[in-house]
Amino acid sequence: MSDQTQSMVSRRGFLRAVGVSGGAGAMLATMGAMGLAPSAAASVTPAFRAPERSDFTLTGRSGAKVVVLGGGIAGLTTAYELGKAGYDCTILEARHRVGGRNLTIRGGDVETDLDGRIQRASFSDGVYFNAGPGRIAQWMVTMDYCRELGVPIEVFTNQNADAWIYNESAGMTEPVRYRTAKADVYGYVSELLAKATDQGALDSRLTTEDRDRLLSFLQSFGAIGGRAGDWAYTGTNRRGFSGYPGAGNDVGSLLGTPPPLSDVFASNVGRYFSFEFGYDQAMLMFQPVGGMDQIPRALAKAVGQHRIRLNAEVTAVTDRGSRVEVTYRQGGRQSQITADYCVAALPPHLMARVPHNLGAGVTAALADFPVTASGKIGLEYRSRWWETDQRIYGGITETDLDLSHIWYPSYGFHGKRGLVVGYYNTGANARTYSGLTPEQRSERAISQGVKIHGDKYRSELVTSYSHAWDRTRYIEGAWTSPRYGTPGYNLLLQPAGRVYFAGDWLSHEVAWQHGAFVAARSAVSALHQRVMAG
Ligand SMILES: Cc1cc2nc3c(=O)[nH]c(=O)nc-3n(C[C@H](O)[C@H](O)[C@H](O)COP(=O)(O)OP(=O)(O)OC[C@H]3O[C@@H](n4cnc5c(N)ncnc54)[C@H](O)[C@@H]3O)c2cc1C
Ligand SMILES: NC(=O)CC[C@H](N)C(=O)O
Repeated sequence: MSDQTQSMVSRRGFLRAVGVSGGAGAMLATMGAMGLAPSAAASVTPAFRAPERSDFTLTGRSGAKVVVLGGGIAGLTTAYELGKAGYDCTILEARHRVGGRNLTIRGGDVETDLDGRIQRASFSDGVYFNAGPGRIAQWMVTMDYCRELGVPIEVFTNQNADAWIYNESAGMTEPVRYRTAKADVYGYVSELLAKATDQGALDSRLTTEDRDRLLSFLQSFGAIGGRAGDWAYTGTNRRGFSGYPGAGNDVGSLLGTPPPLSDVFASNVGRYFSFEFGYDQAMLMFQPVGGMDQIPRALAKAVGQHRIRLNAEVTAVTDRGSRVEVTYRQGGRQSQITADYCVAALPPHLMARVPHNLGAGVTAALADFPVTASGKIGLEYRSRWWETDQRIYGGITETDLDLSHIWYPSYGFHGKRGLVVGYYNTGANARTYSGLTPEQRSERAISQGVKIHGDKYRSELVTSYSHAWDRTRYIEGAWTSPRYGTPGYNLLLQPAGRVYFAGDWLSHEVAWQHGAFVAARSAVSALHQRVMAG
C-alpha cells in the first residue's frame, strides 16, 4: 500500500467516523489529492453537517388560558405554538393590524405617526413595500415557519455585481459598479501581497510551499500578472465592458483601465465588500412571495382571528398570584381579561411604561434596552429603468450618502412598474429623515438618488411612502441593543410571577424575525414545562 493510499484510507475512516459520506467524502478526498493536509480537511468537516429541520412542537396538551400582549412575530408565534398544544390564547394588539415591525405597505394603507402625520399609500396593484423586514437567511427558523405555514418564498437578491457603489465624500463624481470596484480592489491587494510575499517579507510566517500556494491563489484571486510581470494588476475583464462581446469578431469594449492604486484605495469602495461575508447576509437570501407580511397573516390565520383583539392597547398588568389580570383600552372603552398566564411580547421600552406589579427590578430591566432608529422609503416608478437602462435586476447600491442603501426589487422583473427602496438608514441618518415631512423625505431621497441614477430617478417617479420606525406608535424604534449577560437581561429571561417575556430583544438575533421566533419558543417552552409539572 502506497503512502498516498494509506492516507486516503485513514482519511475515509475519519470521514465515516464523523458521519460524512458520498459527495462530501469524495470532495475531501479530492482535497487530499490537491495536497491539502489532513488537518485542513478535518477543519472543514463540520460544514458538511446535514442541515437540520427546525420544526417545533410542545409535548403534552393543556387547556390553560394565556393572554398574549402584542401581535408581532413573537406574540403571534406564542399563540400559534401554545394553540397547537391546546392552550386557550387571546392576543391583545394595539395597532390596527398584526405583524408589528413586520409591515408591508400596499396601495390604500393608511398610517398615522406619533407626530400626527398621516400617509395614505397610493401604490399600484401588485406593488408592495416591505417597510420593516425584507430578507431571510437560509438557516433562519423563519424559513421553517414559511414552510410550515405554507408561505411561498422566492430569492431575495442581497448582492448584485451590477449594482452601484457611490462614495461622495471620497470625491467620487460617478458611481462605480460593484464588479469593477471588486476587480480593482482585489487586483491591487493581490498585487501588494504577492510582491511582499515574493520579496520574502512573510518568510517568517510561510514555508516555501505556503508561499508558492499563496502566490498561486493571489494570481487567480486578483487576476494579476505572474512573477515575470512583477505580479502587477493591470486590469481584467472582471471589471466589465462598456460594450459586451458580440457575434463574429466582436470582442467587446473593455471598461477602460483601472485607476491608479492610490485612487482606488482613496475611493474607499472596499468598505462594502465584507457585508456579503456575514453569516446573516450572505446569499442566498429569501423573501415571501407577495410581501413579508404573508408571514404574520399566515400566523394570524392559524391562530384564528377570533383570538386576536386589534386596536386593543394594554394599559396595565397585574399578577394576582393564582391568575393574571390585563387591562386594555379598545374603542374608547376599558376592558379586562383574566388568564392563567401572560406572555408579554411588546417592545421592552414600551412594556416598561405599562403599569404593573411585577417589581421595580422588572421595570428597570425593561427600560435598559438602548433603541436604534431606522427608516425606509418606497419609491414607485412607472417604468423599471434600472432594469432596462442600467441592467440592474435586484440587489443593493451602497453609498455614503445619508440614504445609505438603495434596494432594487427582487420581484416583478420586466414588469411595467416597480418599487425601489430609496433609502434604508439607521441612527442619525434615520433621525434626519424621520424629522422631515413625508414630502420632504421624498424630495431629499430623490435629490440624492439622481446623483447615482440620473434624471429618471425623478422623472419616472409615480408615488412614495416613507416609514420612520422611531416615530411609529406602539413600536418607537427599529430594534434594541440588549445588554447580554447583565442581571437585568437575565431577569427577563425568567418569568415574573405568571408573566413571561418574549421578543427579538430576548435573543442573540435582534433585528431579525428569527430572534422573535426563537424567543417565543423559549417562553412557551418554559411556560408549558411549568404547566405540565403543575
Ligand atoms: C427597518 C427594519 C428592517 C428589518 N429587517 C429585517 C429583515 O430583513 N429580516 C428579518 O427577519 N427581520 C428584520 N427586521 C426585524 C424584525 O422586524 C423583528 O425582529 C421582528 O419583527 C420583531 O418581532 P417582535 O414580535 O419581537 O416585536 P414587534 O414586531 O415590535 O411586536 C410588538 C407588538 O406589540 C404591539 N404593542 C406595543 N405596545 C402595545 C400595547 N400597549 N398593547 C398592545 N400591543 C402593543 C406592537 O404594535 C407590535 O405589534 C427588521 C426590522 C426593521 C424595523
Ligand atoms: N443592521 C442590522 O442589524 C440588520 C437589520 C436587518 N436585519 C436587515 O437585514 O436589514
